[in-house]
Amino acid sequence: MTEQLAVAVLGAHGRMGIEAVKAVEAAADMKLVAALGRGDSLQALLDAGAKYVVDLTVPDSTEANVRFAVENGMHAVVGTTGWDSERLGALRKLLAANPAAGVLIAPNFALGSVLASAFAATASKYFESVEIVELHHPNKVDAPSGTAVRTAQLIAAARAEAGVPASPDATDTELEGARGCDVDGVRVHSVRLRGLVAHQEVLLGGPGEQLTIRHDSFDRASFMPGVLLGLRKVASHPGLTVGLDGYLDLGL
Ligand SMILES: NC(=O)C1=CN([C@@H]2O[C@H](COP(=O)(O)OP(=O)(O)OC[C@H]3O[C@@H](n4cnc5c(N)ncnc54)[C@H](OP(=O)(O)O)[C@@H]3O)[C@@H](O)[C@H]2O)C=CC1
Ligand SMILES: O=C(O)C1=N[C@H](C(=O)O)C[C@H](O)C1
Repeated sequence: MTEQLAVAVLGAHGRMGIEAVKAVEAAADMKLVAALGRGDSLQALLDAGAKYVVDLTVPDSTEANVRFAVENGMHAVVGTTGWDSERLGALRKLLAANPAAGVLIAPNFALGSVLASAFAATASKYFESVEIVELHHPNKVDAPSGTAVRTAQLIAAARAEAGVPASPDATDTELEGARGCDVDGVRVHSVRLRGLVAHQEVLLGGPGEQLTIRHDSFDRASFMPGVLLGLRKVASHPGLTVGLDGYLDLGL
């Protein structure tokens, strides 16, 4: 049998971390060597011999965690939000100095969500209007969701490449926030509602028709196949990969 991947989970006591610990423990090709929460020293990663780190913490912690992992020869699979272009730029520099390390920043690990974002980007080239509605549990601390930001960026890039103009919008007076926020020219609306987990709709409008591309995560188990896939692939993808689609063959 090939050697098991020595995996550590950061944020192990959080909603996602609890699921990730269970998923890694259940994977025959992986061994959970550390499960750290806030306040635990990252030195424990070295003491435990971790070679792979899964970061499911908070936007304020994730950057330092990934830096520690990369500087200490580990690969990192990151689901935490907050990786804006400035942070990604700094990470690229860090990886250039540590070329053997692989880092996956995955705004969403659910395979259906990754597919929905890719479909939406493709479809958006053929519709006049596009807006995103993301809907999450009310304990979520960031808005808009990382998934919505990523989807908007993919849509904006696809439309720019295809020469599609901005979505029409005659609004000239509004209460603050009524039209959501603007991510690369795409309007994103955030709903926080008890009972929800993670959901997103991309609304595409053309003359006399609408296409809605919706994805629902009803349970955090939906993210675990993507976490495990990321762990299995990250070492063979040195450098930075943004989006699980970087490890998939979507053929779009
Ligand atoms: N990519 C994906 O598919 C998904 C990504 N996410 C993202 O993952 C992140 C976590 O989400 P969720 O599990 O719901 O959030 P939680 O708040 O439930 O969990 C985060 C955990 O990380 C802990 N933590 C904070 N700082 C550190 C640190 N430095 N080291 C170790 N642990 C730390 C927190 O501790 P404390 O409570 O003490 O602060 C908490 O237990 C969010 O950014 C979320 O958006 C969520 C779902 C899917
Ligand atoms: O906080 C969450 O719950 C989620 N966060 C990620 C995001 O911000 O996109 C992924 C998923 O939507 C769940």
